Amino acid sequence: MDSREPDVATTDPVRHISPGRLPDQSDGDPVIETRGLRMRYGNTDVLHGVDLRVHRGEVLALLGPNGAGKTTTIEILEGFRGRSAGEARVLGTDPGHGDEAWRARLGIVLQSWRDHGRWRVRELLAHLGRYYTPYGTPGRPRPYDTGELLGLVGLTEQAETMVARLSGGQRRRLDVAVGLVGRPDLLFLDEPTVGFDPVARQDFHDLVRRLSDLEDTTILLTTHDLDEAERLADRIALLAGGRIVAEGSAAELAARVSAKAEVRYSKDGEHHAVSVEDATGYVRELFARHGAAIGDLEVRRPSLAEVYLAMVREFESGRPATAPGELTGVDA
Ligand SMILES: Nc1ncnc2c1ncn2[C@@H]1O[C@H](COP(=O)(O)OP(=O)(O)OP(=O)(O)O)[C@@H](O)[C@H]1O
Repeated sequence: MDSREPDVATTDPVRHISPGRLPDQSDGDPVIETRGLRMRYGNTDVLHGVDLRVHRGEVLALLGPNGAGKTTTIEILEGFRGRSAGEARVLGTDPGHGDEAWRARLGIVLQSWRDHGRWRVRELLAHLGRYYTPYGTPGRPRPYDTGELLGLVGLTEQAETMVARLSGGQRRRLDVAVGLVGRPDLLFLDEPTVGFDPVARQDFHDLVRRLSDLEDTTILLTTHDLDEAERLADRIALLAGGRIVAEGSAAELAARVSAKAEVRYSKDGEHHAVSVEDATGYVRELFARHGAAIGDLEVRRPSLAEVYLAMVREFESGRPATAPGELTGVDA
């Protein structure tokens, strides 16, 4: 028996997990689970104990400042990098010991790659796809049909183009196609939309939502584009100082930083802004008192960018975050 296996009481329907040990996967278990994940490069500790859980079909955005250890975490989970300590399970397997069948269930979009320049787009995807054929199942045929995949990533018109002749954004779409070709159960996207124009970015966001909603693909993505994280992620985890310092939906994180919303309006030609906890009640009262005299109404909650900055500052200063940009109330 693997020395990493957990202690499980076989007669007990409730699985007992000893601290720092993770169970094998069964339905409903997280697709990714880490406990106390640590990474040291030389004398420098980069990850100090990362605890992470990602469930099937979920999109998790891993955010954090440059050098926080996002890529390191992803590389450990992909099985590309050995961890210094801690436990990790990815699709029920320790990523340090994943075999070919396990690897075939992962899709990986790296920050960049620079080979395959002489291949034509369709030819490259068909070639890479053949590696996945033995790992298809009736419920999840592998690989993707090349034509369908080209359509999904918006490269149909470039199907016969040599990779070296693609534009930067088209190349990034091809990176995504390479990550998807094996119809992965779990997709890692490391800063996937760098270099995308706004239309490509929107198409990509639609694709990620479709993969998650229709194909039940679990997606772990890193990005510095907070708007992207807010749109795509079911859950956001903030990595700072080698640990996950905050986790939740964008709304939950916003509420943690500030329970207040900002209400802006004009009355008698004057502009007002007030920070309130119950925006709906405040607006109701405002109209009850002033009716048609109220104009230009806007209710604004902190954006993820504001929340992120407040949380990173909180972490750096060691003090709790206060409401970002909180305004002094202006009474109606
Ligand atoms: N192979 C390596 N050897 C030594 N140090 C490394 C190695 N790879 C990464 N590091 C260091 O580990 C830290 C975390 O790097 P990592 O690339 O994981 O951060 P990141 O959060 O992905 O950053 P970014 O947002 O800039 O992509 C950095 O300080 C980096 O210099």
